[in-house]
Amino acid sequence: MAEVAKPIPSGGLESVKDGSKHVYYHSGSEATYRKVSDKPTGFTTIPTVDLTDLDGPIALRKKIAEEIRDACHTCGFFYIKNHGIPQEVITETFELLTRFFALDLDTKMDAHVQKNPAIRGYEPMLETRLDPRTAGDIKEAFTMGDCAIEKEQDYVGRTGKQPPAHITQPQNIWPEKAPWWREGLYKYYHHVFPLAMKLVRIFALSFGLEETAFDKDFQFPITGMRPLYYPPTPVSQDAASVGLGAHADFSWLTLVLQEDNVPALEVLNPDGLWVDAPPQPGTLVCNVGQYLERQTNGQFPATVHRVRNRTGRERYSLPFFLTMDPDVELDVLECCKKPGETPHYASINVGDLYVRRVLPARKKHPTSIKYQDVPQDEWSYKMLLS
Ligand SMILES: O=C(O)CCC(=O)C(=O)O
Ligand SMILES: [Fe+2]
Repeated sequence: MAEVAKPIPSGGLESVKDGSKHVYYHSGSEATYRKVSDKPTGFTTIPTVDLTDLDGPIALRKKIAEEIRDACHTCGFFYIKNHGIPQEVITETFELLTRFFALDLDTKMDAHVQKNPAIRGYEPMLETRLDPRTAGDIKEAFTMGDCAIEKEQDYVGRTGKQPPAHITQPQNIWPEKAPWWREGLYKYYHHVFPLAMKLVRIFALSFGLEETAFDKDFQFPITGMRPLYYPPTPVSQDAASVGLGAHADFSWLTLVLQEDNVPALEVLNPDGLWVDAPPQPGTLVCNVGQYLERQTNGQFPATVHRVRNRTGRERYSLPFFLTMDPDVELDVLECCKKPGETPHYASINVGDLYVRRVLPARKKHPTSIKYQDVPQDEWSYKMLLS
């Protein structure tokens, strides 16, 4: 069940701190370091979970839940196979991504992220810089996500009510000259979203709860889908150049579709060593995000990862980020606390925490500029909605 992966050197992105080697990464909005251990004991491979019985009898679903729990405990990452997304949809999706990123810059910039208050849209090369010691992330991206007024998301059908007034602003932005982009992305969205929601129920089972225990927190959840394009970065180039700097995901759960044959994703183990997470045909990669880490009192780590494309080939990937409803108050699960233990994380509003992570990473965005004089503890989710 384990996949072949070996710890690899940090590739020039480690720092010396207090006389020993540390790996740098971005977690929350602060720089964080992890000591590189000289006696490694952490995971060196990423496990695979078979979802064949995802819709099967409860006993088999509980078995999947156990495997996922083990993977989340030890690694925070796992591959899923037999996930049910048809291969032709995956093939078409990568054709779509290739066609979109090959468009001329003006067509893509029509949907520039700076034009959208919710910080969605197109990000050209080097727009983000997750690791400040690099020149910027060597990738292009496009973000779309939950939007109550886009017909494809069927707010009324899913929730049984009309959207409240505060979420009736457009939250996505689409390039005018490429209508096929929205259409194509929604095709994949309609497969990956239900899959992620089935996994929410499996996670409830993994905590020994009723499988519907989390349903109330995922009525119309925050979602993000983020097609990515990483050009090859020459191996000879500065070792510190990255496609995406080291980070932990700001989601509850992430599902990443990677194109076959272009390995570039690397996962940081507890010893400060990078473990390859290459594409495995027929799989998606799932990883724990910071909301799930909080909810489990840290028992499921939001494992740090980065992307370096040294293959000489172009790389496309498609993460799908699932978080809860923005109005949920998130607490540590009772079952993840030892008797008498104080939780490591305070109760927090899901949407407010989201803004506190998204805005500091985009200081030049008009929404950040608009609220720059408001103290962070007064930031709220509605700042993204106007
Ligand atoms: O491109 C990938 O494989 C991973 C992307 C990623 O980690 C992210 O967007 O958070
Ligand atoms: Fe990530």
